[in-house]
Amino acid sequence: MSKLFRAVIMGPPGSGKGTISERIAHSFGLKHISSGDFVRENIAANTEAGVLAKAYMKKRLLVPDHVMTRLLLPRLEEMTKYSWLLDGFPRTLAQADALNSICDLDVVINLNIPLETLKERLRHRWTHPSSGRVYNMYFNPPRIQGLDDITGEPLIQQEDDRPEALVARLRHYKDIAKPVIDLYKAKSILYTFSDTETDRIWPNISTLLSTKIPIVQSDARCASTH
Ligand SMILES: Nc1nc2c(ncn2[C@@H]2O[C@H](COP(=O)(O)OP(=O)(O)O)[C@@H](O)[C@H]2O)c(=O)[nH]1
Ligand SMILES: Nc1ccn([C@@H]2O[C@H](COP(=O)(O)OP(=O)(O)O)[C@@H](O)[C@H]2O)c(=O)n1
Repeated sequence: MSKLFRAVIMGPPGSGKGTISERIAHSFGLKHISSGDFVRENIAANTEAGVLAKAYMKKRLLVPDHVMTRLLLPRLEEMTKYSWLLDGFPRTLAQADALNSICDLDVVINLNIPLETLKERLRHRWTHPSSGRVYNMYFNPPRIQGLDDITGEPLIQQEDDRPEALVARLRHYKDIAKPVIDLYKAKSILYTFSDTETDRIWPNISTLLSTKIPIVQSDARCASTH
């Protein structure tokens, strides 16, 4: 049986988690689970947890831990046969503890990007709401301005990415991420990458994963639902 790999990518909004996750999924064949996209899908589908999450997102608050874990853990438990990369979860220590109770992580990628860079990127981030695809008007612009490359549907600027919401969001991220980062550092699975450019970070992440993925030993380290 092939070896399974469990990775988390963390970093503040705008740090490039989605962009780098796509490259990792493409190059290493991991399933990419974006917690933000998953929350948005649940909101769109009006699931019980989606309805709860919506109220918080509307107020620009983080979705509470019990709602996030209720959403994400069953999703992960469906994925016991796959290697995966989890993006945007855990965000808090309680979420990290919940994740720890169902699986052992192999690698945590931590993106450490200067505040000014984050602000600049998010000001120019445009999203295709139904797929979660993101563009940046300078870094990776859509082929036709304002329209998604694949579907041709309109792009939007997410409420959260507007400059007024940003600084508080970024500050809040730092406070709650610190104990999560410390936890993974103590477990010796944390790899931090600091730069202003994704294209300079990517070769280092790619090298790290090429050394890690082949040597994972176990078959299925996440608890199974059956
Ligand atoms: N200028 C620039 N923009 C980038 C770079 N890497 C990612 N982006 C853009 O920055 C925004 C945030 O990236 P994203 O992957 O959505 O970050 P996330 O919020 O951590 O998932 C998006 O619009 C990306 O297209 C980079 O190296 N330079
Ligand atoms: N672990 C998580 C992940 C997402 N979320 C919510 O989902 C939103 C979108 O998540 P995201 O990962 O796409 O966006 P960023 O905040 O990273 O840009 C967040 O701003 C939070 O409101 C959360 O509360 N807790």
